[in-house]
Amino acid sequence: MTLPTGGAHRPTDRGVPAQRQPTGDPAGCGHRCDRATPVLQIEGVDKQYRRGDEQVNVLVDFDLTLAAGEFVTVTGPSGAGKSTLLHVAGGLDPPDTGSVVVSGRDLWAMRSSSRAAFRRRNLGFVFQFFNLVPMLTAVENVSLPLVLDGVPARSADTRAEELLYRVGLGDRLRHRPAELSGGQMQRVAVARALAARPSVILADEPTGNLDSRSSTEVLDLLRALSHEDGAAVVMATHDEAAAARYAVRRLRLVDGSVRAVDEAPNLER
Ligand SMILES: Nc1ncnc2c1ncn2[C@@H]1O[C@H](COP(=O)(O)OP(=O)(O)OP(=O)(O)O)[C@@H](O)[C@H]1O
Repeated sequence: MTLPTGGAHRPTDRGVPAQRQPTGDPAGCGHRCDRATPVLQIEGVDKQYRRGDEQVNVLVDFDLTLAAGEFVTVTGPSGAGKSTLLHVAGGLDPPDTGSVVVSGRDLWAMRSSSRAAFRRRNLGFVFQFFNLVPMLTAVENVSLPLVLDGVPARSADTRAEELLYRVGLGDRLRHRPAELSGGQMQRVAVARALAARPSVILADEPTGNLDSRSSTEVLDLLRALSHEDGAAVVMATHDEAAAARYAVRRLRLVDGSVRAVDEAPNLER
């Protein structure tokens, strides 16, 4: 796929982690996918919530291993636990038992301050409602995780601009979220998720608030950019057609357990 650049000038980035090298494709699941190199290992995770007197078992003995470069979708009925899974995997909500290992580090064995820093460097998030900071420009929104991580402002801005060109928003660098369409806001969010070159991107209904054209644009970009930067993606979605189109592996979650796994590597991807 040829990525839109939004203009002839594409800045280079300095002062941010170097781009990951291709890891080969022994499993035929994408040109940067290497199943011998797990980037996310979820093992034996249980997660319960209390609702009044009732105990809701959301995740039950849940396991998932994700390789570098894989694009996995999680579908399932409302309330099946898709968001909960992403929150536990992303270090946002603790499991009751089990472990979540990202790039070799056990997320839930870390102190919370270490986990927050680790998350900024190793995990990217894309949410249904974009979660951009309203008073910041597109560049500032994308560079924010880098600046919070101590990257010098100029390097962070250069990386943010490079990403915004790659998602086709080179002419919207100084626009604030309210001056962008939904699809453009989600492209900013995709750029932000990739800013620190994370090993894993967690996307929770990233197209749930977009029309079909914008959905396709955003998912094409998410797939292409994550492949280019060597990141694996877990995407929760209600959109079965998108899951069929983009996933290397499709998980269907029912009552907290994976009920079906469809592995259909598309060699074009
Ligand atoms: N903070 C919470 N406190 C109590 N119960 C919760 C909490 N978060 C989620 N739940 C419950 O856990 C279950 C799974 O919710 P979750 O949001 O993970 O499902 P989902 O598959 O993402 O649903 P949807 O497709 O509607 O977004 C639901 O029954 C929900 O009510």
